[in-house]
Amino acid sequence: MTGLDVREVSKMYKKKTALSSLSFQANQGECIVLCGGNGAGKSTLLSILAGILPPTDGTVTLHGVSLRMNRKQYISHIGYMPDEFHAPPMVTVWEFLSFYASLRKVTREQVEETLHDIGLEAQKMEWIKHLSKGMRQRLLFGQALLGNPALLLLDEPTNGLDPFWVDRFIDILKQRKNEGTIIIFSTHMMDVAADVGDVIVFMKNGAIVHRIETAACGPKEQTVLQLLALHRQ
Ligand SMILES: Nc1ncnc2c1ncn2[C@@H]1O[C@H](COP(=O)(O)OP(=O)(O)OP(=O)(O)O)[C@@H](O)[C@H]1O
Repeated sequence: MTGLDVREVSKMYKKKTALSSLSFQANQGECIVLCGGNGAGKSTLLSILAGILPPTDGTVTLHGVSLRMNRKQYISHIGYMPDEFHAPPMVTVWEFLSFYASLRKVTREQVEETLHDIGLEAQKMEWIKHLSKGMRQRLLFGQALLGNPALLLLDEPTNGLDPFWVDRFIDILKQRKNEGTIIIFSTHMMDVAADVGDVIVFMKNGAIVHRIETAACGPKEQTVLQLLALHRQ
């Protein structure tokens, strides 16, 4: 059953076309990775799917719920990790997660579990401004995971993560896939894309120019080579 249905979505910023009539579907438990050079349209697409940016045209539905017709219900099923951190700095890790937990009716136990998953238990009472860049990324990731959303949208989630946390990130995404979560994330790390992605879409000038099914690619190294070749085109 198709969980996410994106149909002919376009986005214009004044006269500039950022996305042009983009369509794709994702099933439950499927991970789609967005690749492509700077300015290809990845963040724009993720912001639209998160319900933050209105599309100029097109429709998005998640498990039959329309983003346009029923935005509130639609976004209640979304976990979104933006590419920039906008949290006020004089807020602790615990306060930050608790705020999102209250919006999503997540229990204190689940917040504790998330803190464990992102390895920030020791920093629980730290101000966000005292965290390293990688720790702030992990906190943003944890915020998106809260409440087991049906659709996880992550904008360059591995930026600033050390190799240990890149591996942990991959493990957590694989676990969420097994639980049926639809995952869409952007990355410039081709090995991460090849490791977690079921489908890798390669974007250029706001359009999908290639679609790779990793299961049909053979070993992961082959997928990585294919993606690197696309970047050079
Ligand atoms: N607020 C905005 N106003 C005008 N143009 C914008 C705006 N945001 C993005 N754009 C343009 O839309 C296009 C797509 O940008 P987007 O940020 O979605 O690309 P991206 O693939 O995420 O890039 P990157 O890999 O650098 O993060 C670019 O040409 C960009 O200049």
